[in-house]
Amino acid sequence: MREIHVSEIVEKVKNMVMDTEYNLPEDFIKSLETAKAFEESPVGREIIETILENAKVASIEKVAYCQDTGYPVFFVEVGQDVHIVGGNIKDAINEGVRLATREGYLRASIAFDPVFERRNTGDNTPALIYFDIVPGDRIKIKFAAKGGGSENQSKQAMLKPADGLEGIKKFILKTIANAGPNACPPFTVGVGIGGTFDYSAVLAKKALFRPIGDRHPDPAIAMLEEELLSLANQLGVGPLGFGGTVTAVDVKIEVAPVHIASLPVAVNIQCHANRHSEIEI
Ligand SMILES: O=C(O)C[C@H](O)C(=O)O
Repeated sequence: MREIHVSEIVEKVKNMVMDTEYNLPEDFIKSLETAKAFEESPVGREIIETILENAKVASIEKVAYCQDTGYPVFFVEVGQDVHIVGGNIKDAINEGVRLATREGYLRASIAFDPVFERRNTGDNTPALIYFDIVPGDRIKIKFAAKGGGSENQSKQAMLKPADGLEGIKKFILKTIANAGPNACPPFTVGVGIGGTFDYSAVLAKKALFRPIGDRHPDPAIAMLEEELLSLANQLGVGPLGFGGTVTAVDVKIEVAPVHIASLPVAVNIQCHANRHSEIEI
């Protein structure tokens, strides 16, 4: 058993949240630099340059890249040989988020009661945390600051198995097209196919953590990712929806076994504030 004190988790989560809010991931920055060369619209190229400039300023000045500091979403893998001491891991992660929000001057973006008061919790807690138990004595923490605007344009559909591959493609492309300017493109598109109603959406969100340009290990899924990326970029939405050839920088697909009567498909749209990171303790 390896002991990990909650104070270490609090400190590391706090730093991770602030860093992620200030710095877009390197692979995403590179993909935008590459995209600039592919963008045929002069306005589109200018927007990509402005996005890159914004990323640079946020990083140098240590300020949030976007006013929407996002929903704090965590995927946490806990090694079965880890013994957490001094408290519980869920409270520790939330404490890290709370401290990062205050120390990092992050906008409070989470409302406690979704239906009636919509009272702002004031510190971006509670975070949404998915736990997994894995072999080993480490804790891996993945964090995303998931913006509300692009989350609002995400969709899930319970397709019929008879809809098949064509139905899947149609639904994904329609979701990207409808998201259009409202979800702040260039997008990264996470897709979950299979599982249950809820699990397909979790897979779609998980897919967004994969590096830009990385392909699914199954060659058929990898080909589908490439085909959908190319089709998405023929929709004409373009950077920030002003028209152009760069609507998305990548499409990531995750799949899971499925009930014989079902075909769940979820599309999680990620805006250009593509903030996520990963640490290991
Ligand atoms: O919450 C916000 O600031 C706005 C939102 O992310 C948006 O895309 O409009």
